Amino acid sequence: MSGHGTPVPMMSTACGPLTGEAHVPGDKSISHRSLILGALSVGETRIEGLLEGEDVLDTARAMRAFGAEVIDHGGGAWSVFGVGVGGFAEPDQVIDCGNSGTGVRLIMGAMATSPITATFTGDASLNKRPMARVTDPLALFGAQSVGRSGGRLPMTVVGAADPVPLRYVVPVPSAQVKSAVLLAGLNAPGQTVVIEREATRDHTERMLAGFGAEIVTRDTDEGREITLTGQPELVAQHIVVPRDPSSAAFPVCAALIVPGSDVLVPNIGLNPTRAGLFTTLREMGADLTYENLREEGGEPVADLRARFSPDLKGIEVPPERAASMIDEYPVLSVVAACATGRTVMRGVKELRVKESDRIEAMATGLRANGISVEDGPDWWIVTGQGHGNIPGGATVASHLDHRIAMSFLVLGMVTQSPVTVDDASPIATSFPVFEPLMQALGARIARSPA
Ligand SMILES: O=C(O)C1=C[C@@H](OP(=O)(O)O)[C@@H](O)[C@H](O)C1
Ligand SMILES: C=C(OP(=O)(O)O)C(=O)O
Repeated sequence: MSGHGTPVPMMSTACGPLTGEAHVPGDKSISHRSLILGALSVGETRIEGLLEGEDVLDTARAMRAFGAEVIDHGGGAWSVFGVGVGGFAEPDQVIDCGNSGTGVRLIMGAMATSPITATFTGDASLNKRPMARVTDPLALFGAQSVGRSGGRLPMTVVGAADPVPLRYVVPVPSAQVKSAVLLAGLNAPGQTVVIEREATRDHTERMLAGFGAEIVTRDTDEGREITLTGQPELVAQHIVVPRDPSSAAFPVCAALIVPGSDVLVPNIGLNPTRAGLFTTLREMGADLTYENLREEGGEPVADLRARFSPDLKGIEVPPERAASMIDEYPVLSVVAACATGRTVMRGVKELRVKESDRIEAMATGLRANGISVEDGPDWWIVTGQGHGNIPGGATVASHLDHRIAMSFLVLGMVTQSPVTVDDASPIATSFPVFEPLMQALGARIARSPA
């Protein structure tokens, strides 16, 4: 929901070895899509393992506002009784997507080709983020929108009464933009074609196929071309949400840098469009293994085992890998700080338009804790200090960004003096059990007086 309560300062103090199993919650991207596609299908979609973080709960509320029946059975089990493609009702209230870029952008796409009007808002972070990247292609379908200057929320979208399909080359590497166009294409007649120059997470495509849409992906000279045939009848599904690799990143990276650690993170989805961090860590010399590698629901899944890795080396992260690890750069920069040599991260301009400007937020906080960082518009370089050499001791700002908060709490596990995050409450958007889960492994994180 829009606006956060009282800030929750949190302190992380150097700890002994992290050990045990870390059962991280369900995948956030897949959780949003399960609710939205469930709402656009006919029949009862049963979802198990839904991430019950604030971002996803806001999407659940939004789907109710558009007319779907959404039932929480408890323990991550949910049902969605959908209204079918083109069946969204006009909400009689403002849709508050809280902190969630994925939520607002996908929902805008899903309603933009129906003859209804909806107004969207979010928290102070979301209301600063660019929406024109979504409303521009939605306008080509015939939808109109008016928001604050710079294409910011709050924003009203008037759906197209007579949508036309399109062929659209996504100008930025963004799964949210691609997904918004595909979801809008669902209620347009004929074929909607989306081309992405860089492959981004493909959960929307996989799930649309699973719900019975006709969708074909092929590689072309222009990039990945996705063709969706409009106005299908989507059929309700039973979805088991895999656990989130972006959340797994935190216990994995913590285990790699805290001496003596050995942590198992079971059942992590390793879809290649999401697993770039783990490849990068292994290239840096991380003792990170995939155990029990298997296929589940058409996706590779493994139990990740991460052990303390004393000889981490800085590397140049290939820019073409950026999309597959875009949310993991903040915590990678913490591992980079503990390595020897420089870790060079290029082609990451998108980091500047997330919940915060993540390059700026991390660079400022890392410098305050004694780590050297250089940065430019679409790159940054962290110079590793080696194990045990990071002073720490600073209080950093999380800027309403869950990944910034969690990354600095991981940093504090290895610094000479504790690291404090001014507000850890945003962690509840994606990883509500972060604090008890990390404490159970042995981390010393605690709410601290403001
Ligand atoms: O489609 C999705 O579920 C997401 C796409 C990415 O955003 P962009 O599409 O802005 O790159 C990612 O950063 C976000 O956490 C989730
Ligand atoms: C960028 C993120 O999410 P969103 O864009 O959905 O707010 C994230 O979870 O790191």
